[in-house]
Amino acid sequence: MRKIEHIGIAVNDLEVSNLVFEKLFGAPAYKFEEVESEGVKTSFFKNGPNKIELLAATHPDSPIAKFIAKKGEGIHHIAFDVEDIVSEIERLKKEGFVVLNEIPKKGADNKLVAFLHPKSTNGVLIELCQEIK
Ligand SMILES: C[C@@H](C(=O)O)C(=O)SCCNC(=O)CCNC(=O)[C@H](O)C(C)(C)COP(=O)(O)OP(=O)(O)OC[C@H]1O[C@@H](n2cnc3c(N)ncnc32)[C@H](O)[C@@H]1OP(=O)(O)O
Ligand SMILES: [Co+2]
Repeated sequence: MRKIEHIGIAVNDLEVSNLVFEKLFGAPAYKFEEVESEGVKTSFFKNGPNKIELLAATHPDSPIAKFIAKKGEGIHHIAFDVEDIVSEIERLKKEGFVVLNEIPKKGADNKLVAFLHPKSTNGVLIELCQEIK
């Protein structure tokens, strides 16, 4: 695992939160993307070298809808940049982490992604991200 790739924040209404984060960073989102397989609409903000992903649910079964129903809006996951997601999944499985999808799937922003169950990571949902070259 290299650096933090992004921090994901679950929001109720993407348009409303886009305005909040636009004010916070003094610049609008640079990218919008719907990821149908995850049931999310996303927007991305840059803050210096860091990246924030806002996520809103597109249907009631979306992980974001479930998260907000239980915990309310807030930080949903931390994503780490990895060089080789397949070998990183293997390594983390051997270390006893619960990998939610052993086959990497297509995420937003041209990435292959995999998630670790928060029950195996002290309550923090971790996303692994490998850039698709
Ligand atoms: C597009 C993309 C990208 O960046 O490219 C994305 O980020 S997509 C981001 C959206 N996609 C994902 O999140 C995909 C991976 N997530 C999942 O598969 C799911 O959301 C799970 C993490 C397995 C949770 O699902 P669900 O709540 O149905 O399962 P579960 O019954 O096993 O949940 C067990 C416990 O996990 C807690 N829990 C749920 N979501 C959590 C989260 N984000 N952070 C910390 N804890 C969390 C629940 O409150 C519950 O705690 P208690 O038992 O203590 O009550
Ligand atoms: Co993410």
